[in-house]
Amino acid sequence: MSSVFGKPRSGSGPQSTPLEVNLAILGRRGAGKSALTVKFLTKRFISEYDPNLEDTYSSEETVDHQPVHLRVMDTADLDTPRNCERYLNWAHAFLVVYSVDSRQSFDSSSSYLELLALHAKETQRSVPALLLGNKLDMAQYRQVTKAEGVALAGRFGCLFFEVSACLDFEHVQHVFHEAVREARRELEKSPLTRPLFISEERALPHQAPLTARHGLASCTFNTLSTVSLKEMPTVAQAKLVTVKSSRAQSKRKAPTLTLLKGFKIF
Ligand SMILES: Nc1nc2c(ncn2[C@@H]2O[C@H](COP(=O)(O)OP(=O)(O)OP(=O)(O)O)[C@@H](O)[C@H]2O)c(=O)[nH]1
Repeated sequence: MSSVFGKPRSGSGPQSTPLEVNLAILGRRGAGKSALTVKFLTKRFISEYDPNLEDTYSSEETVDHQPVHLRVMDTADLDTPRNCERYLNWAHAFLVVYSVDSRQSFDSSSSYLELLALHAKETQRSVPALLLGNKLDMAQYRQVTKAEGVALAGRFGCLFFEVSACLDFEHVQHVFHEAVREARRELEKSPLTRPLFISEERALPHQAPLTARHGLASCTFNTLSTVSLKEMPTVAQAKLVTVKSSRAQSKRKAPTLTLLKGFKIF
């Protein structure tokens, strides 16, 4: 007998299939979604990204001594949620990110949490969310207090952390692993629930328009019972790319430089 995620389970040896967890990172432009994703995947802080790039990365993790195949979708929604179904019906957990030095990003994170709550109500499918106040290193320019973050998270029943993509890796890793734990708890409750892909978009009589009141006017979603469903297509394999670059070599004195597709490393 071996232990799977803290629970004794028979018949699962070292070759047991890793748990698959899809994690979507949501938040206003500039909140630090890409920086946190890159920090988690590479232990490095990279200061510039293509803001319009949205991609999904995969990483083999060990959480509580158990293997997890983690996919991370670093979303790029611009200023308000758009075409949300691509992540609403895919993710097992969400990281909703704001920046502690931006009131606007905090307000957006509230809209995202409302969106998730509405979706959970519509679909009767509870997906955990964690609220992250990023850029803790910029605390001297705070526009959002920690108490406000705690209160917002409390309103939506989610975990709350303040982090920084440019400070210690362990803290960022801890937050991502907490998201895996939350997802795992939900999956254990309803193991048959799998992320679904909505193959067809059409107007439905009871389609839930997310109103401008919530700042979500551009985002609608369909209830799962009324559209034809397919399994989510396989996400592209790991996007970690190893490149040889003479400039990188001379700058970093390393034979190779590992970087994430789409991210710029200077
Ligand atoms: N000081 C500080 N800067 C950060 C931190 N995280 C991100 N940044 C900076 O904030 C800016 C925006 O970060 P991104 O990671 O691109 O933010 P994003 O949420 O992915 O934004 P989009 O790509 O536009 O959707 C960049 O200049 C980052 O270098 C942090 O923890 N501390």
